[in-house]
Amino acid sequence: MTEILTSAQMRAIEAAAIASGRVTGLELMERAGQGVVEAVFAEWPALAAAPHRAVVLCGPGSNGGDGFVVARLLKGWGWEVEVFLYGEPGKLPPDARVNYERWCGMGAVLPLDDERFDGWPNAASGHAVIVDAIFGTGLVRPYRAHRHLAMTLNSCQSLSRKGGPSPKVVAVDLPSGLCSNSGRWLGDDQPLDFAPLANLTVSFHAPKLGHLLADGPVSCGRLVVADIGLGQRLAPGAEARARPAGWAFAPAPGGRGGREPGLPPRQDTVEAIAQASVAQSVAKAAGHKYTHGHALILSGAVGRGGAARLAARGALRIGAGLVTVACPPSALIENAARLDAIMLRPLRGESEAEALATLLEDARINALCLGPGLGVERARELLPVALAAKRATVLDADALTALAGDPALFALLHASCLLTPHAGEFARLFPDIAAKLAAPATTGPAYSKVDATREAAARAGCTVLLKGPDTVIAAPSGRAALNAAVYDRAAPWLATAGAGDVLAGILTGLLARGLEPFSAASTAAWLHVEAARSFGPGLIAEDLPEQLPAVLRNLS
Ligand SMILES: NC(=O)C1=CN([C@@H]2O[C@H](COP(=O)(O)OP(=O)(O)OC[C@H]3O[C@@H](n4cnc5c(N)ncnc54)[C@H](O)[C@@H]3O)[C@@H](O)[C@H]2O)[C@@H](O)CC1
Ligand SMILES: Nc1ncnc2c1ncn2[C@@H]1O[C@H](COP(=O)(O)OP(=O)(O)O)[C@@H](O)[C@H]1O
Ligand SMILES: [K+]
Repeated sequence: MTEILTSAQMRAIEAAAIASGRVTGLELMERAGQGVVEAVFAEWPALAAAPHRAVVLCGPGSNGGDGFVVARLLKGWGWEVEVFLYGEPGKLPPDARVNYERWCGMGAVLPLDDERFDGWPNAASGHAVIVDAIFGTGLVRPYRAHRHLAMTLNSCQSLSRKGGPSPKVVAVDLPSGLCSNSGRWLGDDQPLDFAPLANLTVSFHAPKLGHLLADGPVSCGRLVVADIGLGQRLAPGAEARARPAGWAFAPAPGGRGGREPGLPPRQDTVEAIAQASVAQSVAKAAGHKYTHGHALILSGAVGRGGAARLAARGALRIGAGLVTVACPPSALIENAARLDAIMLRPLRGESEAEALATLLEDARINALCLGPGLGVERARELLPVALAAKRATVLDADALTALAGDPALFALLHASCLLTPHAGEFARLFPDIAAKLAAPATTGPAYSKVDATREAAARAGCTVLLKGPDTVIAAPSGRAALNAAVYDRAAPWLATAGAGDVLAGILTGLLARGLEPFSAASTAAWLHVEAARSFGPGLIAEDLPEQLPAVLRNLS
């Protein structure tokens, strides 16, 4: 399990390491600069083969200090380096100041002002690399030169896209202006139109939330996390293969395990979901089918049963001992024609709600799924019975819409529920929270998808999984996890109709097998993306459950 850090956590870890006497701030800055240069050479080996030209843009804080180190090291490789400073040398923090002065012994530092940017794409075209070391994790508000920088860097990139000279933009820690906690651009502008996008971002010690959330991935280009000797970020037992693909980690540092002093308590940490923990969750011990739980999926009316059947297939493939689809009597034949290993129960009686109550007298049914294809009206009718049964319960799609319009229903949610909204459903359920997340980010650290999901989980009193390429899972306790399908782990073909229904099914299957909601959500989100990646482009929702065995085989 990797922990993904906020800027405050990173500062606390750095401060604790320095206070312990293990390392100085200056050493950390030197390693950060070395990490950037090594990452550049690893990314573009031709740049290591012969000296080139670079521009290094330094800012007023330690990010700028890293930039001065990069400039010095590149100069040491024989490069021709131009250095600009956004800010006043006299106000640089001490370590950055030392590196500024070291650089001043080797070359000039020009002021980086707005005029300087005019006509820059041409001036920069002879450069192999532009290093963006203006702001990192310390950004607290939009900065004045942001738009100029964005236009400059992005026109360099469009030059390269047109086959012209291609300076590579390398962001130190973060593209300047990106909020390290939320992955959002600080400012009122339409963010990505005025974002200084990078080809490569080199961060330090551990990924920050902003690299993985929202606009982070598209802004960072590729992400490399360099080791600067602050200690191991992987929990004991999670070996190298637990590193999520797509995050290029530097070789593991010396001391393994343990929580560094200064690391905040669990409810402030965000975990990246890792293969090792998933493997543990899905391993099946000996037993008979009832040992592995009985999942009940409520299906829609005639012609609307596909979503529930997809969910049922997901639940079965992930190892629930038994899976039953309960449907209106009129939909029995349709479902019978499509289901074999999955059992079928018509909801016959005075009302479907009563029939469901009778069915739930069977205590072996230990997990429910309501929502996919259910219809909002039927969801409203069935939810009170389903929630009163206090089983582990996945609420998706139409069940979420039903909940959104009805505070009395919302009040019935209990700790064994799991809400799985996409962004639209989330906005219906938690309009005020969604509005906070949608408001322009004007101060850093900005309100993030993690903050929003945590707030929603606390209000609902149950686990919430907020979908997307950056799926966030939060429990009412504040515990949070992030399943990022970004960088080399991107699976855009997962955005296909019915994919969410399969996810709901996988979740229900894992709940039936006894996982508590947070673990079920973390495990299911990871498996869902792995199944999509394992299948590849062309994926349709039906393929997802069928791909699970291949994913599970690779875990063992
Ligand atoms: N924390 C750590 O362990 C390490 C940090 N390092 C570097 O240090 C960086 C963080 O350094 P800092 O905390 O100095 O932060 P930054 O270098 O990101 O800059 C923050 C400085 O700019 C000011 N500022 C913030 N927003 C501004 C705005 N809109 N306009 C003008 N000034 C603004 C702040 O008050 C602060 O003085 C990291 O991103 C990383 O590059 C590395 O040296 C490696 C170790
Ligand atoms: N670009 C993307 N990359 C990775 N996963 C995605 C992407 N877009 C959507 N997903 C995932 O696909 C699923 C879609 O679910 P949902 O929106 O409920 O669709 P549906 O209702 O059609 O099944 C979610 O699990 C979501 O996280
Ligand atoms: K930067």
